[in-house]
Amino acid sequence: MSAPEILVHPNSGLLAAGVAARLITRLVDAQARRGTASVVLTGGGAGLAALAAVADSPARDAVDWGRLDVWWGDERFLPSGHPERNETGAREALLDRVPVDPARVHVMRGPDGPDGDDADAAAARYAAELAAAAQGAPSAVPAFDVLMLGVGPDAHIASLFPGQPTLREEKLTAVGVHGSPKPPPTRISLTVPAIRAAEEVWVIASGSSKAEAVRLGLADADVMEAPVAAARGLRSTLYLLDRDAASALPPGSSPVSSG
Ligand SMILES: O=C1O[C@H](COP(=O)(O)O)[C@@H](O)[C@H](O)[C@H]1O
Repeated sequence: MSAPEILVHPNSGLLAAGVAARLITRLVDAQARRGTASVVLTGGGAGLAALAAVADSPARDAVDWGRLDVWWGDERFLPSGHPERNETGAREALLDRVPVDPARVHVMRGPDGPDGDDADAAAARYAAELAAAAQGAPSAVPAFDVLMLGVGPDAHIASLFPGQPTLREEKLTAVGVHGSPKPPPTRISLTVPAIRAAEEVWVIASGSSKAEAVRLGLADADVMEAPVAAARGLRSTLYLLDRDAASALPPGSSPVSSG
């Protein structure tokens, strides 16, 4: 697992622009090397702002959007088109504005999907889709080029919340989440092993309400108390922050500042 690197941007707008530029570059590099690329999206304010910044960037046309696989780290278990679904936010911010291949946009289905209101079955369906794309990889998930994560003030990532048993899941790659402390109570989430199978994991945080969660993640806190501490990529782990989110870094941190 990689040790986190910390990049601090002057404000939330420049954080979004910086993440967008980095994402475009990463996807273009992957496509140049392999012909294809994959990204795992997050919900939340900073993640969606970054997607909107990608859509607004003239450099977005450097990405071959038809050769990109899009996945999600978590989804709120709500019907398609619901404004609170992470999918809806990502479509509005980016996916409806670029020529993605609909067959390569891998959504976590909601209660209007084939499994009805059985979130565990919908999660199992997603795990099967991941396994099919993994082409025999032992992790049973594809080697995602970039996996983006927001973080909550309570230090949750994806839909893995402090104290919940889903954090201890070692075999499954996607799980149903029940009793989420943040609405809606039912969700689907990638698990820690699935997250940690990504080449690069990016924790994106903006605002002072996230500073303590960022501190815990970087201080290697107990994952049951601070799920963000589990966010590590195989090759690289980036904490992409604005100044407010970086206002309580642990002693000894070596942030790189832009702007
Ligand atoms: O519920 C969720 O929250 C987090 C963070 O959201 P934010 O608005 O506090 O930035 C997000 O990462 C996650 O994907 C989402 O489902």
